[in-house]
Amino acid sequence: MIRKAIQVRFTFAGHICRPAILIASDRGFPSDSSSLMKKPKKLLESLIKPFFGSKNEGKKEDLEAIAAKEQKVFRYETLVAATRNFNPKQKLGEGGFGPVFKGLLEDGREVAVKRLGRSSRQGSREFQNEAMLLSTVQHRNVVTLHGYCAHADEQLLVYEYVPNESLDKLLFSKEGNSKKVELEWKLRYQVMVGVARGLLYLHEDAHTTIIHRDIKASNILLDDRWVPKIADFGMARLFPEDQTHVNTRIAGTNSYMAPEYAMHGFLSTKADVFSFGVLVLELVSGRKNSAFSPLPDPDADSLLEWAWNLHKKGQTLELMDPALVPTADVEQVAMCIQVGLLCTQRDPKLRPDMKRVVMILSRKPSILQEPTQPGIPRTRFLSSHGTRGSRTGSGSSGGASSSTVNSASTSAATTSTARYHSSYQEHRPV
Ligand SMILES: Nc1ncnc2c1ncn2[C@@H]1O[C@H](COP(=O)(O)OP(=O)(O)OP(=O)(O)O)[C@@H](O)[C@H]1O
Repeated sequence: MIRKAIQVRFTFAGHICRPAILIASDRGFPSDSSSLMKKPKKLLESLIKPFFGSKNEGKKEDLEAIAAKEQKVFRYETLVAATRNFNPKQKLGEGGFGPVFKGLLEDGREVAVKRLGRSSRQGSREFQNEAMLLSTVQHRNVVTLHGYCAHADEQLLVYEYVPNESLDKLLFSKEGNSKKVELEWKLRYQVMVGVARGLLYLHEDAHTTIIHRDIKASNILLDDRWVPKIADFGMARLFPEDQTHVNTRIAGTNSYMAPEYAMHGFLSTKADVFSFGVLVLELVSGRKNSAFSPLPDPDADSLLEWAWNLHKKGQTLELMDPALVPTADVEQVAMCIQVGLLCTQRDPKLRPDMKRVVMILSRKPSILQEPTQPGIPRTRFLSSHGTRGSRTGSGSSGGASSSTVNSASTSAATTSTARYHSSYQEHRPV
């Protein structure tokens, strides 16, 4: 029998608590409703007891205690010991949110500890709620968030450690690098399918819709069997939109960003679909979708434009990374290019959702609909130091003219989000 986990949520003292998971039949409730009612009633009583039961009358167990029971809360000392006092030698790298350290827990688990910047204005309670919610996200293609720690003004996230490098380091490494050669076609295809499944889970199957907002090669980690894991999935939820820190990140030139998001702040799951499409084209071509990566086509400013130009000429296979020639299944490659172009269409309504993408990728190459023009955001940017950059394009295609996304325009974006919402009713804005 197919079984499905159903979360039972309790609202307690204004917080969503998730003390238990019920298992129920996927095909509806059993016909014997009396047995159905008896058991859950007992179960419900035992769950509610800690809050309202006679023994605990008046004693209010708070969120930390519940979370600690679920073993999602890490003591600061535990993380200090695991990372040898955040020893620089343990540092795996540093992202926009702060440094990441490799750690070893007493039980032998290897973890990656992300130390979030101290500038956060987000309340600790809010952070804990979010972190607890996110630590219930579980999928083979999403990095597991084991838990979190809030200590003084520090906020730390504890992830499963993913031993292989991030995809960008393999995919965009210098020619002749043996690791790049290892990324043969089957593997790249496996990465695409895995990322698509992970995204579908975040969009549709997690307890709440999670829009990643930052799908890119450096946020795809590979495990020891090259299974792709989407990382950083919780950042969008953990930092409020008006956070300066996040704005700095949004402001950076992001060649993965859907034009409607980059220009107007309109965010929907289709923004992730767009980024996924860029990632697919990068996997096929072994090239970055960046204005700074030289392309064989002088008329193209970006990988997206090059792919579109080739598509118009019926020559999309020219996009394929020469390193793939010995291993590629050309029919599959052509299909993936088409998927990449469909996902990056300028109009978010025309982009397929991740369910459709997974379906397309899981079956034999077949005839797909014709993609329309891709959306190419011409984004000026603010660097992390707040200086204005100048990545502007000629604006020949894509239909998106230059825009600056900074804290001011982010609040303007909130207004335009409402406008966009009315014209793109089928999307789920956050
Ligand atoms: N769970 C993990 N397991 C192993 N390494 C990790 C893990 N999470 C992050 N890293 C490594 O830590 C480094 C920093 O990661 P982080 O996600 O903070 O930033 P980023 O993705 O490189 O950049 P940005 O913050 O701009 O997205 C990266 O080199 C990444 O490979």
